Amino acid sequence: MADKRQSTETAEPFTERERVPTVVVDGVHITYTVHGTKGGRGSATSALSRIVSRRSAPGAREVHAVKGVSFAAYKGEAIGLIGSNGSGKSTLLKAIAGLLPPSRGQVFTRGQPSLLGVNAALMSDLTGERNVILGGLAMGMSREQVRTRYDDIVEFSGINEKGDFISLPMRTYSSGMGARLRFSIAAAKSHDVLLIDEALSTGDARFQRRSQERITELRAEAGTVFLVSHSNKSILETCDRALWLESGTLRMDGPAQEVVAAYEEFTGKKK
Ligand SMILES: Nc1ncnc2c1ncn2[C@@H]1O[C@H](COP(=O)(O)OP(=O)(O)OP(=O)(O)O)[C@@H](O)[C@H]1O
Repeated sequence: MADKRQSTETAEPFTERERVPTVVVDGVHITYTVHGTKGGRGSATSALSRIVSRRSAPGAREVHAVKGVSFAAYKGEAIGLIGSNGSGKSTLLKAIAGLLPPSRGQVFTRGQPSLLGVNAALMSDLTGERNVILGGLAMGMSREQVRTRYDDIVEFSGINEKGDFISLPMRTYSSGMGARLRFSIAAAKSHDVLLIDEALSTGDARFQRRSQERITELRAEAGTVFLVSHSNKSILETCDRALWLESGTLRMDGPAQEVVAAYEEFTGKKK
């Protein structure tokens, strides 16, 4: 005979969120090698002989940006990455996106992660219109999908609110307008894993509110969202979990409210 607890579970089998891991970061270290930290660049022949003999360049210095970070992220989570300047947040995000190979450890992802940075590569000489199409295709949308979502993307970005800017080259946009268009292109698609670097800190208050709403929708569409931000308010409004990095190590991982509170105590001021 089934006990009470079991029968409750079978009556509502789908109410509890399935814990499907989307990103597993396992003991990841990331080291940058910075060349030319001493003297000039040296001659071409000396560089060639270094390559042949596999010696490193004189003055090459290592920057150990991420030091042994491990965590697992699950479907439906929105995770904030917080920490002081240079603590390794952007580096970790790039590693999850597959853009930087870990020097040690491994990153596993389910599906294709998309990194949405304020520096995402759009072509400044092309019009906003062409960039929407190319950006959509680059994210893996079909031509048909780009065509059907084009108007929504432009409307979401608000680029055309003060005139027909979408038919002008992107180099004529303000940095906020460019960031809004990048966010709108990336947010037009549901992502398995969406990585956002400071995107919410650009754009005006109205656009920030709209992008937060879109992130909430993307979460509902069952992806996982990572958000790097220096705005603790954005983290609290958008994320349910936070990772606090300091000097490349993971100092705390837990509910966003608790982690942000500890970080605020550490920094000694509210942001
Ligand atoms: N391309 C690079 N080459 C060499 N060192 C780098 C490079 N990018 C970042 N670093 C170094 O790696 C460390 C972590 O940088 P990262 O940009 O990941 O920090 P962050 O937490 O995102 O900082 P911020 O909050 O200032 O954006 C820093 O010491 C930085 O100097």
